[in-house]
Amino acid sequence: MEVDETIDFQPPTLKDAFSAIQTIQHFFTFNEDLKEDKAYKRYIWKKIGSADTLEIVATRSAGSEPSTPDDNVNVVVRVRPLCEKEKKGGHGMVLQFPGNGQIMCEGKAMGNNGGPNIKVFTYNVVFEPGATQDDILQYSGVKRLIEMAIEGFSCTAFCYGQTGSGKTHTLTGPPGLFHGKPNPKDERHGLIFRSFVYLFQRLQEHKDMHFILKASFLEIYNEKVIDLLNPGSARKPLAVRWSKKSRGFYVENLFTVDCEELDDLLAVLEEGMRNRVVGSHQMNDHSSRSHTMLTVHITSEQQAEGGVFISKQGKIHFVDLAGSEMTKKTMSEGTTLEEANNINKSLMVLGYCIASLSDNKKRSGHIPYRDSQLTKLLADSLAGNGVTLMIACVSPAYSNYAETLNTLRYASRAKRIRTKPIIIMDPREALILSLKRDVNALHIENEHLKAALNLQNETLALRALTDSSHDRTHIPEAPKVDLERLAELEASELAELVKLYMVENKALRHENSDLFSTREMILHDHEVVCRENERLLKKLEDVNSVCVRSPLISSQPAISSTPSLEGGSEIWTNPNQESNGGQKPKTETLDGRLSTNITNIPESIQKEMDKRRIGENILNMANNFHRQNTDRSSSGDSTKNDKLNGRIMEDKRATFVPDMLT
Ligand SMILES: Nc1ncnc2c1ncn2[C@@H]1O[C@H](COP(=O)(O)OP(=O)(O)OP(=O)(O)O)[C@@H](O)[C@H]1O
Repeated sequence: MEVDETIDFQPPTLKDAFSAIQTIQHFFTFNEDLKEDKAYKRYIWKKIGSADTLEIVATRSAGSEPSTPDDNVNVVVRVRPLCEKEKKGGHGMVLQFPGNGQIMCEGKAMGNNGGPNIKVFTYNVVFEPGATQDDILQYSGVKRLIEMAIEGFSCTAFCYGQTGSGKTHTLTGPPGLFHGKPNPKDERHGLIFRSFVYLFQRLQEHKDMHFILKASFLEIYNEKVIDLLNPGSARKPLAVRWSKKSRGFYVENLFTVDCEELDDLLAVLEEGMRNRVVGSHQMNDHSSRSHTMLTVHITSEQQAEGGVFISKQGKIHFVDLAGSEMTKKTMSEGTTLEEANNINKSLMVLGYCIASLSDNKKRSGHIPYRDSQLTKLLADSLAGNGVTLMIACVSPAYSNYAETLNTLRYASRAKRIRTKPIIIMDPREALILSLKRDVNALHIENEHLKAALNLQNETLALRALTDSSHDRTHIPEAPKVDLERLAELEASELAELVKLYMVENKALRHENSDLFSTREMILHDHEVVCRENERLLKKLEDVNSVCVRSPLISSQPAISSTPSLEGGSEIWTNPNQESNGGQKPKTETLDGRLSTNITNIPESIQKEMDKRRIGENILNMANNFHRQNTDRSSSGDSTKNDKLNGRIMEDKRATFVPDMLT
């Protein structure tokens, strides 16, 4: 473990030991990634017990709140070591590290209650002064951010803090690293360099995917956006515009460079670092006078379900903010003062945005993104669909107490911000995929309905309908797409393809709804026929029972099976006749009744004929009865009761006969 010379090295105390043990426990209890990091475990266990170990171990303390899927803005704090100037000036440490991601900030002045003025803050991770550049890559969460960018998310890692607190050191390394050809093996390389190496390692693991990388690098200097890859001699500023399509701000005409290899990305970093504005003041000899934003756009293409190629557009921004300055302390004047004012102004707007976004009540209100170029470009990272890592850089010196406290407060606020990360996909391809899924589902549903209709219906009408539904010539089929070619298709061809899928989709939906209504209609008809059958059977039974009981029915049953037809059953008989006469009743067939099946008269017509015949018989019976009654009354044999009977019979006839004929 490399210990920087500037570290204010203290002999380990009991508190340090306790803190270290807590830290180790915490690592192994909460952080699954670290739990699996065998090399780190080995390192800790190898080191533990030695005199200098506890200090070193305590340089990394994982937060007491392990990050959850809701933590879209992860906040870590990096405390730089006291610099030579501060050590010479006898500046003491204002910060202490109790472990568990906590930082204690103790002011010189007494607190309100007269006791020591101690403030305690908790973050996801606190990097203490001995943390190395590699520690930041391993434990800040930036690796996860890179993986998410590969998956298609929009990610941001930004450094925030006062001037001279170590932001540029954390992101790109110490000054001068990019003068001349940088050595890739240099331990001092910052997070961006290390992230690029890690990014390429991960890309090589995704053998089934194809990636296209592009990079851009800009700076915001005095509220002007300058392209660091193509600044031009005049350093002409670029416009920041609002895109209705992506619902976000973008820089118009920003130069993007295709990066096929790691070296291409590193070249972008070097070029930008050489072109950015650096100045000097009392607190930093190499002070960044602008905010910089290096963006790597990662387009991935992968074969998805249904054979379609899906591309996702992830990106990762590395943002190095210029540090806030107390101009009295930095003794800035002239251009440096103007720069400081612009830096402070934009950081103040960023502060407002962070404060509003972290406040539940203000979050849904107006957020002043438009008040500075910086907040316009960070809007998506802070409140949109991105995942963000904030590295708050602080100085441990007493002389910077106020600024350090301020940064820690900002960092705590930022931790409360919630974003809604989404994967960014090409909308046309997403549409094609969803339409393909729809068409497949509709095809299946369609086949299912057709099968159901075929099973249920044997009538001619249904058969005709089913046959017509088999005729798919009226459904326009979208052409089979050569999947290999999909990525190469022109926008217009893709649009045409989408249109064809939509037409097929619509036709299938239409056919489906036709099939549904046909099925409904058939079910309804079936129900009506069943009900009619039941009604007729009931009527038949009524008639049967009336005929059986009636003394007026002539000797012969109206309907019986003919001896010639085997299996024919008697529909009714007249038991009275049988018992009275003792003779076997003469059987008679109803004309056409039993021959129906022989001559193939349609069943419905046969039924109608039967009904009428039965009705006629009953009408005859009723007329006979009426005649007999009239004869009896005309022969003076009638009584009151007979009259009444007659009336009843008349009534019965009046109601009974027409009903039978319906
Ligand atoms: N963790 C660290 N270890 C060793 N040296 C550091 C560390 N952090 C910062 N420094 C040194 O402190 C000095 C100031 O750091 P740096 O320039 O990164 O600050 P800054 O926050 O980017 O400042 P500004 O906002 O003015 O650009 C540099 O010389 C840098 O090398």
